[in-house]
Amino acid sequence: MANYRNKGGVAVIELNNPPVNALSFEVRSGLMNALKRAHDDKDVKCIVIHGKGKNFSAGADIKEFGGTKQQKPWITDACRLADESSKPVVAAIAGTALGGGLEVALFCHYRIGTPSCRVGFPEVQIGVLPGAGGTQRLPRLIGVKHSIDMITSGRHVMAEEALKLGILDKIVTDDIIEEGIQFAKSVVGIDVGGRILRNRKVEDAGSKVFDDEISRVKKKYKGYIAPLFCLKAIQASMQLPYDAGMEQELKLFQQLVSSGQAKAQQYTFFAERISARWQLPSGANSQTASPLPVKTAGVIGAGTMGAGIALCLITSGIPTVLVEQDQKFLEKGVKTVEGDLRGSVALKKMTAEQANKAISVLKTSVNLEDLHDVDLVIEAVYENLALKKEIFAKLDKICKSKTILCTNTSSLDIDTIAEATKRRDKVVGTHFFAPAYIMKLQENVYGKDTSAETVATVMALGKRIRKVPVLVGTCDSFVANRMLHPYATEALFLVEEGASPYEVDQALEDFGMPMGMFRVSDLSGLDIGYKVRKEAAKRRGIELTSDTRFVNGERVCLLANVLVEKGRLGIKSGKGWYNYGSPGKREATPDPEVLDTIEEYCRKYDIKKRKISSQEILERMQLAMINEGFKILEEGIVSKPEDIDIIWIYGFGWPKYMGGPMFYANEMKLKNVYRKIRDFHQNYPFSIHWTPSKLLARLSETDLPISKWTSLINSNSKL
Ligand SMILES: CCCCCCC/C=C/C(=O)SCCNC(=O)CCNC(=O)[C@H](O)C(C)(C)COP(=O)(O)OP(=O)(O)OC[C@H]1O[C@@H](n2cnc3c(N)ncnc32)[C@H](O)[C@@H]1OP(=O)(O)O
Repeated sequence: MANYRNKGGVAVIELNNPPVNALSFEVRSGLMNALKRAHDDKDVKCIVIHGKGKNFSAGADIKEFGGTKQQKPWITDACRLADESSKPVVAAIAGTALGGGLEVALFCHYRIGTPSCRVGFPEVQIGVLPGAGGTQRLPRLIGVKHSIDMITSGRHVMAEEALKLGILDKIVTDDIIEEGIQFAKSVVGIDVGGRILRNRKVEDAGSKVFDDEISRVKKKYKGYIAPLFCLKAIQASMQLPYDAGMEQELKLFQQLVSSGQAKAQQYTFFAERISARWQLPSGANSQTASPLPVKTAGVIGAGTMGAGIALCLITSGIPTVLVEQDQKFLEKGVKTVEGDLRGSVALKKMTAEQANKAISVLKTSVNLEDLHDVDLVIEAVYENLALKKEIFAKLDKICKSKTILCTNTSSLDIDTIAEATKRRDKVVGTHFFAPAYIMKLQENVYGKDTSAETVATVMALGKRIRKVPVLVGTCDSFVANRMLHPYATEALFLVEEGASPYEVDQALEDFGMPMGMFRVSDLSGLDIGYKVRKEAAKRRGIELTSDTRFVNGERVCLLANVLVEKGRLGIKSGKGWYNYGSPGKREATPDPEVLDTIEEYCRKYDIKKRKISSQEILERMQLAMINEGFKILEEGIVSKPEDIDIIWIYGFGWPKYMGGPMFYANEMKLKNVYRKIRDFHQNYPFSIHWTPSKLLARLSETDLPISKWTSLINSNSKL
């Protein structure tokens, strides 16, 4: 709703829908009534609109987009009276004025803001466009070029920049409502005509600007349709009179809002927030547990992962000690950190001053004893259980009793590592993804004794270092890599059966994955997978050779081992599944030698090849991984499907416009997913990953949407 009061001739209208004053039906109706009242009240000389609490408004209520039609009054109906008012209307902005919130402000004649306020049009990130005049009014205020930047990126613009652009008229430092009232009084009597945006003309930026922008946007936001629709709407502001432009904007908005992409992107917005609310089997949760302060940290291992993690910590202002056993490796790690900082400065992602500040809080050491006083340590050494246990036993003796000990293991058992210490409650997994400085996911893994306080601390740390932390339970390879396993295995089987690695990658990239499976393997290094496979087999008492095709009755494909044995280690050696010309180069070209190797392999084992469609490639890789996702849910390794989707979006770049694999399964309808998995199970009986999940079987009998799966899991533990 919206509150109204008359303060000495100033109508003060408060948007009231905490915590972010989303413009729900009640708020829009309240705002419209309040503006009418202010218009009719002869005592009122000017009007101030502000938000209750910390924010002006986060825009339209996204939950209302799920329905068929947005109920009237729309934002434009509510605000028309502000536009047409002869009494000056001032938007007094604190916190955020985003989307529809900024559109309300653009209907006002003046905008003032606090120094920390932010404005923006983030609609594009939830698959729509500013549909309440934003694409028509912003170009009339700040011009076409800046409007394209703001609307197609969705970025938040801070107060200082908003002032420079002309979105804000003034930055004020005292109480925002009082300042709003004073500002409004000061402009009473000044004709508002020149302030009404609908009356202004948009400068003709020419059509070439839009042609160039279409190419840029297609490249930068590959696969997303909303940025292209934003461009069309902005172009309409230039080509059409105001009212016709508004009609065009609404038409484009309505096409987008009913698209599958908008549905998926809005699901992702809420999934991220649902996933942040964690719960342990004990019942302790994000509401009840408090994090310990992390004032200083340590990282053990200055290899690619360790250096990347240290970089995340220092760029977030956390003084960090980076420890390596060998001075030479340590120096190499520091060079990596410095190089990445220089790269960020060159790309204008940070200033040279920020980079210097980050490096000034990095200390280095070759002595574990130097971690005696830090609040949290992240171990990032080679994936070897014995080595990790040895390090944790030492840390337990060296570090303060309150220090939290984290391991960056991607697969090893947290409980076994914790057993090496006398503080099992303070041992936890913090699994980062390569490159650690870039990839947003932080897969936090609790063991059976990990305390809620420890979990709260690593979840809070994740947010602080600008990651997306997701909590999962311990199991072999956790969630991300456990699901990746059947996905990657199917890719290899598809290659054995006749698809080329390049066809597999093309199908995945056309779907929207940033990179195909084989390009990712080359980037990570084929030798890494080789060693991990050998280690894992050794732990199970199995000897793997490149001739191994079945292990304990289960089909395996070790084609990648054949490539490693030929010296093809991936990008680092200049060739892997692809040819890169020389070591370290990124441009991947299909390599006939790889195709010959596959031919030879298939001849050796008498494997008949056939033509495989891109649809089959996608179905087999994705459904194998989705089936594993249901097993993970069934075992309680994660408590909700949203966790899995966020892991795939931020860990592996699953496109947000497809909403994550579990959402994708939901959209396919579970009965279809289950039927296909059962068919694959029949056709490929030697792959355990095709054994259908019991949870999936049960859910497929219901017609429950993804938002209701968790309630079924919780209400029915006997699956
Ligand atoms: C045919 C009719 C035409 C209609 C045209 C309409 C045109 C306008 C379109 C829009 O305005 S679309 C919305 C654009 N705005 C956004 O995308 C902003 C989304 N929100 C955020 O980015 C952040 O929430 C924030 C505002 C920066 C605040 O971040 P903070 O970290 O402080 O809090 P959160 O945990 O994110 O949010 C708190 C709480 O509020 C819920 N929420 C936030 N924004 C909205 C929203 N716009 N609609 C509905 N709900 C919203 C969020 O989910 C959290 O809820 P809980 O998780 O606590 O339940």
